[in-house]
Amino acid sequence: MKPLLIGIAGGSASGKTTIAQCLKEEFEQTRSVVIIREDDYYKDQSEKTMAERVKTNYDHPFAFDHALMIEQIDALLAGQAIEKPVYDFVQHTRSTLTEVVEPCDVVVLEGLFVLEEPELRKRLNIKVYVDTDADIRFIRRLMRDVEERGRTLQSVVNQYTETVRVMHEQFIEPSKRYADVIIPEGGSNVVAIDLLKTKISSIISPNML
Ligand SMILES: Nc1ncnc2c1ncn2[C@@H]1O[C@H](COP(=O)(O)OP(=O)(O)O)[C@@H](O)[C@H]1O
Ligand SMILES: Nc1ccn([C@@H]2O[C@H](COP(=O)(O)O)[C@@H](O)[C@H]2O)c(=O)n1
Repeated sequence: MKPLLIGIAGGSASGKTTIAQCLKEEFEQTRSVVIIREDDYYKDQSEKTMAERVKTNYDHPFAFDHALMIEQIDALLAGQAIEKPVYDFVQHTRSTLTEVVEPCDVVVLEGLFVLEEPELRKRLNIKVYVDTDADIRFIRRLMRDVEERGRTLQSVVNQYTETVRVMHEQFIEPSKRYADVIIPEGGSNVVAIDLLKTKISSIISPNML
């Protein structure tokens, strides 16, 4: 049977990773769910200096290697393992590491453009948009980027006002219209996450429902 492909889009720090992780953990014992993060397909910038890397607009679709992402998703859908890139947010480029991902019953794609990019969208069986207010997203991003992504408070504020906010309005927010399911507030929406878990259960063990 072809794997079920679930796409989770939404603004930066809306809760996409948190929801995808919740789904994966629920089915950990059966290893039925694998997560593919669009962030891992940011273009390699190892040839650029750090000063040049910092200037990249990371919220524009051109920042991503969507061709490689689509090629690897098609491989997973065809039942083949992939060796995917791993992104290093501190260095603003691909890590030297890669990760082997085995095919699974359910593939969860999460990232800014998974509903906006037509070639990704048309492959999705279930399209989810995580709809979290901008002020909450900004606060979450500020805390996360300082703690985990090696950023300063001032750099997060500058990036948010110069690119993140405007690109969100241009590309991400309009992609909500493609969603089958809209989840307000992200990871704290237990009811919505339970509905997705039930759907996944019905796919991987249809006789148990
Ligand atoms: N419901 C929530 N309440 C509080 N913090 C949250 C919630 N959901 C996510 N976070 C935190 O916000 C940050 C961004 O969440 P994440 O799931 O990584 O968002 P995204 O993948 O959309 O960028 C993380 O540090 C995460 O722990
Ligand atoms: N070198 C980079 C690459 C990306 N970003 C930001 O990450 C955001 C996307 O990831 P989320 O987990 O927040 O969805 C995106 O908004 C980019 O601005 C970065 O800061 N540095």
